[in-house]
Amino acid sequence: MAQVTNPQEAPDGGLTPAIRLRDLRKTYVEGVPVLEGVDLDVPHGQVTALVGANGSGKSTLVKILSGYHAPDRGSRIWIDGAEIEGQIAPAAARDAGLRFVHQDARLVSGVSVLDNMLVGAYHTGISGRVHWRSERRSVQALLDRWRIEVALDADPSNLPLATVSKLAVLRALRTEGDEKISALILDEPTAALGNDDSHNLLTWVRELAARERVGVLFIGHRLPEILSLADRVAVLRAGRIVAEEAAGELDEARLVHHVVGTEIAQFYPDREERRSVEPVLTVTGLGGAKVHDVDLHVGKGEVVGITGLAGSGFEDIPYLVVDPSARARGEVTIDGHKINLRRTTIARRGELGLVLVPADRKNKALAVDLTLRENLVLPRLRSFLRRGGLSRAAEHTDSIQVLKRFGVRPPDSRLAASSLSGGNQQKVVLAKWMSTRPQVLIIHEPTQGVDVGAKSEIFALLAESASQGLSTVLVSVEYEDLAHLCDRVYVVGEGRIVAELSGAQLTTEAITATALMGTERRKA
Ligand SMILES: Nc1ncnc2c1ncn2[C@@H]1O[C@H](COP(=O)(O)OP(=O)(O)OP(=O)(O)O)[C@@H](O)[C@H]1O
Repeated sequence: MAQVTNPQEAPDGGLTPAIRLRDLRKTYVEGVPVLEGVDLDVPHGQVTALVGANGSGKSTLVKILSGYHAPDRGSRIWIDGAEIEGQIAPAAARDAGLRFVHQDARLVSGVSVLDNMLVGAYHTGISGRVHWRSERRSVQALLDRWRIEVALDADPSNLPLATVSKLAVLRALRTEGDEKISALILDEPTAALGNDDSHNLLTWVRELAARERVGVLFIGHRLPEILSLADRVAVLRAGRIVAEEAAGELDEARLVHHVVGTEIAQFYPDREERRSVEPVLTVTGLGGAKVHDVDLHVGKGEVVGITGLAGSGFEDIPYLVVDPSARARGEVTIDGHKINLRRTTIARRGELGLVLVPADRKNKALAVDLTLRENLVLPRLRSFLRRGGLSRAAEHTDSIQVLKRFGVRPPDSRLAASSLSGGNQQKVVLAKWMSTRPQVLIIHEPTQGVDVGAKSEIFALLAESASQGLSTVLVSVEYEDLAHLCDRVYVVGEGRIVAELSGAQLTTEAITATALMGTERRKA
């Protein structure tokens, strides 16, 4: 078990970093090391971004720091100059001053912001009663200090995602008694945010790091944002740090090269001229809690985007169209077949050729306990029937082919889905649904948490499928991707379609401006 020893022994010869790693190693499966001797410093008062391809070991490194995994023998870790030996106990990580905010860190809905901020840390008097008035005052002072304008009694489910993320960071930074904070580790906190929100959060985190002298280790995949807002960037590849530079001295092309190990010849696929044809999917008067009177259509082989500011309601559209439990109003037809939005089952919609790949892959899209083969063949079981039984051999051959085609690493169909890194799980989900050969594929945030190399591969696959006639709906906050990949983009503001962009109008800037103005116009 870990203990803190020899605070003076850190070999830094001057400034003590918040976190220092030397020769950090981790092997889950013998012969397949994930971390092969990582050396990394996270200085106080700065944001150090850790980037790397899917499966390069970023989460493993974080989980070693949080005490979830033990590092291999010989690995050395110092927090604020004090060496921690062996596996870090979670309490020791906290005592040493480490704090974590994980990607899916959320506040509890239906419980006030105040309670969310205090949970587990109420101060009581001798009587054991909570001093509500002073608790309110102290939380309010904290929010004021960090310019978070939110009512303490608000329900977090109604707040912008960026505000929720900031509250999660402040909650992680709470201290008790004489506790100190050395470092804050943020594991992909911006994955679900739109560009503006994510920029806003990172600017705020950078100020927080500088003002509080906390060392921030920031894990993320959005390279432009990292280059403009981190102080330093460290790149993890093949189990080692292959580059560690001031962000200001790096450019995107060189960073991509460090991450992928080679050049990416062409990030976005060539645009094909697609003629407008008979619609395969039509949506008329679609409505839900946050969506009103949405009309849209998608032609055969068309790639159509749906976007808006995060929280504008556009994110609800795919679920209203595909999931009867969303209890949508309106009409949807697929290839001329009318769907009863409240009665037609998801399976029946699938038979008609309408398929959704949801954003929440862990809860909604992947059976993490099953193997990759089982996940991949599940929606196509009938095609593996041979003389009344399922052919394991056919399933095996097919799933290996699919894994290779979608660049899943490792392409081993016997692995449990839970053992893959987040980005590789996403590739499996896409592979699973794209290989059912649907007529209309709706994909919500297809590249969330996916590395830059795999992203480019996924875009090429989407373009190829579209050219073979697949109608695709991309529902995303990634405006630049939409501008490059789509034939048309619907922009939603306050739950209604405020613009339809195509041809020369379809640019990143136009999507951004329309998303912002659409909402403003409705407010005016
Ligand atoms: N508990 C585990 N058992 C076996 N292998 C594991 C386990 N956890 C992770 N791995 C493997 O370790 C490697 C690194 O995974 P990790 O989740 O650390 O990557 P990552 O860099 O965080 O990826 P991503 O960007 O996709 O989230 C992957 O090949 C993964 O399959």
